[in-house]
Amino acid sequence: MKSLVCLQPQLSARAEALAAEFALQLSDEALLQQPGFHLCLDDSGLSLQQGAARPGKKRLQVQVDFVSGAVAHRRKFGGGQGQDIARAIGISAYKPTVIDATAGLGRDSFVLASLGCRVTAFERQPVIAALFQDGLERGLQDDECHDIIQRIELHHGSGHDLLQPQRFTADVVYLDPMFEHDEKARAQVKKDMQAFREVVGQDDDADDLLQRALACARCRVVVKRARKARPLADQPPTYSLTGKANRFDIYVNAKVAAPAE
Ligand SMILES: C[S@@+](CC[C@H](N)C(=O)[O-])C[C@H]1O[C@@H](n2cnc3c(N)ncnc32)[C@H](O)[C@@H]1O
Repeated sequence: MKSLVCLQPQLSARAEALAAEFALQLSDEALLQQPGFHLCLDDSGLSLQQGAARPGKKRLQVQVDFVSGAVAHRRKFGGGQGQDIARAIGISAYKPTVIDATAGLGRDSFVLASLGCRVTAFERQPVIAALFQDGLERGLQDDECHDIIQRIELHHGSGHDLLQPQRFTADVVYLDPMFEHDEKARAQVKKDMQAFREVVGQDDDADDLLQRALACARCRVVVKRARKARPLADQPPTYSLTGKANRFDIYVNAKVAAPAE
């Protein structure tokens, strides 16, 4: 699924630019009669929409919204530096630089940037990267989000290629590959997550990221896992932080602190 439907003719130049940047194929509205999820552009931005929706039924839409979505709520009420992800990354008065090598729709990147970290984000799936990029561009127009979003730099590409110390290093490399999901778990996830899963599939090659991440991280690699999942690459972490839903496995290279002058 790499098609983009432009729903408003006045946005055709923007649609062409997105198609060129993320190697998407421009399609006409007839595509929306087909089942599955399709990328659509209208004046609210870019979204993933469910095709072949029943008449009178609202189409399911997935859009990146840093300004008023769930992630915006989390920015205001999410617990700041006390939340597990912040403790796992090692955020304190010193704000580590982070490579988010499996960025998805950028929720974790945004949380880390809102806590003061500079984030270099990699996303390889073109539809997901386009949604993230579009959310960043809309968020930049918002006064409250502007400075946070300026701390995020998105690269469309694979961590397997980009995680090379000659190209990118940071204090922390963060990995959050798709959890290995079974059919029972699939039935329990929210509809927007189902759409995301349908587009992304499983990240079966995630084990290969760990050594690459360790080579690019000055201080640590943090891996988000399902609570009871095996550690990535079956490599035991230095320690873990286990929360209600997830676990953060931390592989320590060095203490997180400002580099010596
Ligand atoms: C579980 S999601 C990440 C969710 C993300 N942490 C967030 O907060 O929105 C996993 C994402 O990692 C991406 N991914 C997996 N392996 C990757 C790789 N080697 N390079 C870049 N992206 C990758 C997938 O395409 C998917 O979008």
